[in-house]
Amino acid sequence: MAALLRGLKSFSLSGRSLSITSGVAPHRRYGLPSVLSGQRNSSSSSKMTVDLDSSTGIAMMRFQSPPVNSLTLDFLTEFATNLEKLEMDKGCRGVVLTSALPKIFSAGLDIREMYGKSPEHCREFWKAVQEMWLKLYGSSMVTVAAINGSSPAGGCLMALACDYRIMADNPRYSIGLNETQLGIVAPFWFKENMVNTVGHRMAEISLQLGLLYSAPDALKMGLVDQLVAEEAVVTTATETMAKWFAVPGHARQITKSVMRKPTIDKLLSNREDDINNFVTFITKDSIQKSLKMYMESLRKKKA
Ligand SMILES: CCCCC/C=C/C(=O)SCCNC(=O)CCNC(=O)[C@H](O)C(C)(C)COP(=O)(O)OP(=O)(O)OC[C@H]1O[C@@H](n2cnc3c(N)ncnc32)[C@H](O)[C@@H]1OP(=O)(O)O
Repeated sequence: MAALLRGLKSFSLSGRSLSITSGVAPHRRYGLPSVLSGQRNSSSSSKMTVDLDSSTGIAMMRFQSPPVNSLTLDFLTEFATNLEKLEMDKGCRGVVLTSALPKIFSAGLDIREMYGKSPEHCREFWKAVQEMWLKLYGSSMVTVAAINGSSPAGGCLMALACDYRIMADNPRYSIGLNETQLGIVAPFWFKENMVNTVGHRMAEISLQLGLLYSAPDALKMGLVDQLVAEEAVVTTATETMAKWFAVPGHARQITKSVMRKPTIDKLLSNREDDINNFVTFITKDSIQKSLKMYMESLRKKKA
């Protein structure tokens, strides 16, 4: 939201198009977090790579946090930092989110960050989840999720926060907000993002039952916008981006802001309550027990 508002402010001040094409040399390519140095990031602790092609203005963010790109505190912090840097980079007009791991986009929030942890840790973790979503849903850039694997819960939320979702046409990949299946409850902003995408009735059914949809079913209900062959997911995302860039930037950004502002504002004005609710809920003995059972069921599935 802050990003969208910044964009709107500079638009009204300058009275010019918000087009953020840069005067930088074409084909500039670099990784984060070393955006400013122009060096490709090779840190082994990095959870993702980010490459910005200056000739197109498209940044490619590839999640690479084995085994399942779960959203740990470190992952979320790195994600938010990277997105903020791209947001400030005038050479970047759009971001593609995808996975560098086979068969998985993201397994959602890392359950170990919510199990057996202190209330202080849970606070910090939830703030980072909020931050990830606020930055992504409120981004002034064009954001496309190239979903090349399964994407439950928080992974689905990340995709939902983008402007457009392209998924690999593989019925074995699933996506959805399955929180109730874990005995936990998706907060109101997860719910609203889902409602804003698929409509109230589908969202209610999906959320109450904690449904995960196969890629073809996700397309039918509008949870994703397009299915393509797995090997074409990323190229289709960049082609799609070009179509979105063809629309005057200021008009698209203002429209995005108008569509998303009510949901974003609701979280911004209830942020502290939302954190307190999460901490109270997640540290309950009964909820901790549910999380433990769920983790055991994941392990048993493998055995
Ligand atoms: C008020 C509270 C609101 C909270 C909102 C919560 C949002 C969330 O996002 S909660 C997390 C929900 N996520 C899930 O339900 C996904 C669970 N995982 C899976 O279904 C599968 O792992 C898979 C489909 C994502 C991948 O399947 P597969 O390729 O077969 O891999 P494994 O199941 O063998 O998993 C490998 C490894 O990773 C561990 N793991 C999987 N998901 C998570 C996770 N979300 N957090 C932490 N760890 C996870 C899994 O336990 C395996 O670990 P090891 O047994 O140690 O190898």
